[in-house]
Amino acid sequence: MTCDVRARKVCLRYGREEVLKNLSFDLKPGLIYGLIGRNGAGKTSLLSLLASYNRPTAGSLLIGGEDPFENPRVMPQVSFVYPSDYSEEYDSAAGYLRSCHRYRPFFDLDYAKGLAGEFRLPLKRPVKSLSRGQQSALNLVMGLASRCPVTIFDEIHLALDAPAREIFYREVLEDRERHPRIMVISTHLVSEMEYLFDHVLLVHQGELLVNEPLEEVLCRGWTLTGEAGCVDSVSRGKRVLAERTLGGTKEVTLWGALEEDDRDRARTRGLQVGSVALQDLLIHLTAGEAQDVENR
Ligand SMILES: Nc1ncnc2c1ncn2[C@@H]1O[C@H](COP(=O)(O)OP(=O)(O)OP(=O)(O)O)[C@@H](O)[C@H]1O
Repeated sequence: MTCDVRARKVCLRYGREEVLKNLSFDLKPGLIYGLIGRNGAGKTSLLSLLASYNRPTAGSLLIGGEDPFENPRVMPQVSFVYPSDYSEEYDSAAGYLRSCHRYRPFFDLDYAKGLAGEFRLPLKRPVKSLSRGQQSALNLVMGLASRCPVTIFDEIHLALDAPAREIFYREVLEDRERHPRIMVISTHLVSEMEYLFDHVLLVHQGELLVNEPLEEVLCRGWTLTGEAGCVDSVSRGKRVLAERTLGGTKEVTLWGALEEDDRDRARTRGLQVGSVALQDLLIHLTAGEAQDVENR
């Protein structure tokens, strides 16, 4: 089956709290999706729907054209790795990978062993006795080697040291080339991981604020710096995400297409046009009054 994902007006409620509100998006095979948002935004809740841990309370979510919930055809196509509690896992890391191989249809055990070597995982030791970072690396190995058409990593890299994260990033890109599939990576390490993403999904307070290719997101955020009056005149009517003033100089961060006309006007007024990193856009787009979840 072709495992594209189609979500339309998806909502999820936990009791009285609506944590996902009318989310619509598509996920296409071969692309890497960066799922970003602040703490409590709804990222894991969204991923739990893709992984069939939950079912939307409204709207429709289809994987390969089918409802994934408790669907034996779809569930093996999805791998969801997240920080797990291994305190009761007495099996060795090698044994654990062998069980993954037995139960997961696309699992590549040789690739898993090679990766485990790269992460310097002590495969003979019980999983419960591995360090937190080693357990994270084991999760990454499982996710990558699962070769599932929909592979989801939920903040799995958190306890990893920098060299191990580099291995993960390299493997995500290389293995996507070898085995094109949907990869969804939820992360707070936005600056570090931005270059991996083809497409960005930004969730804020249960809503999808951004659903665009990375290049387009980055083009929509720009800064204008220079004499305050000139900055105000060029930015008038545009959405200003942030501003700061130092003496007579002002910098504004804007959200919206940068037209050729804007560039000309900035140039003639001696203003500098700059780019904005994805992490800064996340900060600005999600700034504002914190809302009590009960009042969302
Ligand atoms: N099982 C649950 N029962 C009730 N509320 C829940 C449950 N799981 C999550 N929530 C609430 O749903 C909202 C979204 O949580 P979620 O874990 O999806 O956020 P997140 O974006 O993954 O956050 P973080 O970046 O902190 O991991 C939060 O307000 C959280 O308190």
